[in-house]
Amino acid sequence: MTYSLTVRDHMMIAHSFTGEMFGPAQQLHGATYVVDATFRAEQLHADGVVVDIGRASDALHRILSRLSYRNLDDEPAFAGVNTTTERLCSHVAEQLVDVARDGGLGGADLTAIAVTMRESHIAWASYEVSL
Ligand SMILES: Nc1nc2c(c(=O)[nH]1)N=C([C@H](O)[C@H](O)COP(=O)(O)OP(=O)(O)OP(=O)(O)O)CN2
Repeated sequence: MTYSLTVRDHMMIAHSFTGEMFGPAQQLHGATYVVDATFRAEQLHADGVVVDIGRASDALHRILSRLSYRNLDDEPAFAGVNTTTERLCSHVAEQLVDVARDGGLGGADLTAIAVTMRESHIAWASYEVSL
């Protein structure tokens, strides 16, 4: 049995992709992602939660605010790689894992953190880290 708690935020970025598999996205373009962060636990914390929604929301917002309104082509963290939806998911998920391991989320013993990003109403990607 696994509980999960999901919080949602969004971010706006600019980027371009390298590679012949991409079409117009090889040009600089903007994207607005709807971002879901899901926290999983097998047992609830004594207070009855997986994580506090406020803490989870704040952590996700802080991470996204470091990317939002940026041209990701200029960000050293992504030098030489395409900032695909999949890669952005792993980037955000790994930072949430760091927050969780530093005790910044409180709550129950988490078993996993997953991040899903919707780049449009027809396409999304996810990345999940087991803890
Ligand atoms: N696996 C992924 N594939 C693609 C991603 C992604 O993040 N992960 N992103 C894009 C683009 O950002 C956008 O969605 C579409 O760009 P486009 O240039 O149209 O890319 P296509 O591959 O669809 O190329 P077409 O020539 O337009 O068919 C694309 N893929």
